[in-house]
Amino acid sequence: MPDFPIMLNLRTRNVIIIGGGGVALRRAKSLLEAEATVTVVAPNVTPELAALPIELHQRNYQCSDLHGMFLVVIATNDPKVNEMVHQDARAEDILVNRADSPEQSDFIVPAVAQVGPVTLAVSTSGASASAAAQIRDQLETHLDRDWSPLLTLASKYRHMLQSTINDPKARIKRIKELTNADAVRVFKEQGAQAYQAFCQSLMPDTNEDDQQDS
Ligand SMILES: C[C@@]1(CC(=O)O)c2cc3[nH]c(cc4nc(cc5[nH]c(cc(n2)[C@H]1CCC(=O)O)[C@@](C)(CC(=O)O)[C@@H]5CCC(=O)O)C(CC(=O)O)=C4CCC(=O)O)c(CCC(=O)O)c3CC(=O)O
Ligand SMILES: NC(=O)C1=CN([C@@H]2O[C@H](COP(=O)(O)OP(=O)(O)OC[C@H]3O[C@@H](n4cnc5c(N)ncnc54)[C@H](O)[C@@H]3O)[C@@H](O)[C@H]2O)C=CC1
Repeated sequence: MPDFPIMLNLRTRNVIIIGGGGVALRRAKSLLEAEATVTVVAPNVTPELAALPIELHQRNYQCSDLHGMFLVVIATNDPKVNEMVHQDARAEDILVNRADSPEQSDFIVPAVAQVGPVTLAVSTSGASASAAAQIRDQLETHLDRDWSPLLTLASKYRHMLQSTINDPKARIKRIKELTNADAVRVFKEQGAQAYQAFCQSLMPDTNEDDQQDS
């Protein structure tokens, strides 16, 4: 059965990482990028991790560490500790990511590439982490670089259409035109300015048909 892929908004959420090695460092960096409030608990912590803007408890895990947490990353090198933290987290209904066990995790951390507003995320369902990274690299290499600047512009016009065309059918038809094959062709062949003019021509006030649309 496949997992359910989601993009989690962790801004202002409390998350805790149990463990302070290489895996914990990777998780801390990406959690901080997502603007989560990050606590780390581990007796030994890499200097690079200790230097990050985290709340650090340099000691062994204790059950009370989980109070008030939305999510826990379990990344110690001791399977027994990992299991204990997991049981505690279950009892408190906290979302769990276990670095040593994709089968038991509530969610898997995929291999990620961020290209402007586009996120590529690849999971092999735990079959091979290094293969996930390879597939991510392949996809990133083939991603059309025009999407990033095009989407940054399109998003603005999409919001304008959302606030000006009331009829859902007409609105969605027009929104799709912002990023369809013709729109992409304008961006590619004539550049960002021509694309903006194209988007502008889809706005209700510059298009007479929209009297019926809205
Ligand atoms: C379940 C998961 C963890 C989770 O969900 O938290 C998991 C689990 C495990 N990884 C292991 C090993 C390695 N992991 C990496 C690297 C990465 N691992 C990542 C994700 C995930 N790894 C999740 C599944 C993703 C999926 O579904 O495909 C990446 C993509 C993202 C990230 O971690 O940041 C990141 C690439 C970063 C990048 O390049 O961007 C390397 C390569 C390296 O280190 O160079 C190796 C060694 C080579 C190999 O084994 O492939 C082991 C065995 C440990 C052992 O044998 O001792 C386990 C445990 C197990 O599989 O049982
Ligand atoms: N998801 C992934 O990409 C990978 C996952 N793994 C798995 O993740 C585990 C962690 O990997 P690394 O970060 O490389 O390990 P590491 O050996 O660098 O770090 C282990 C950390 O666990 C801490 N720790 C040990 N006992 C603890 C306790 N009672 N309470 C709190 N912290 C404790 C140690 O102080 C240390 O900071 C590995 O054992 C392996 O099972 C390993 C490689 C890649």
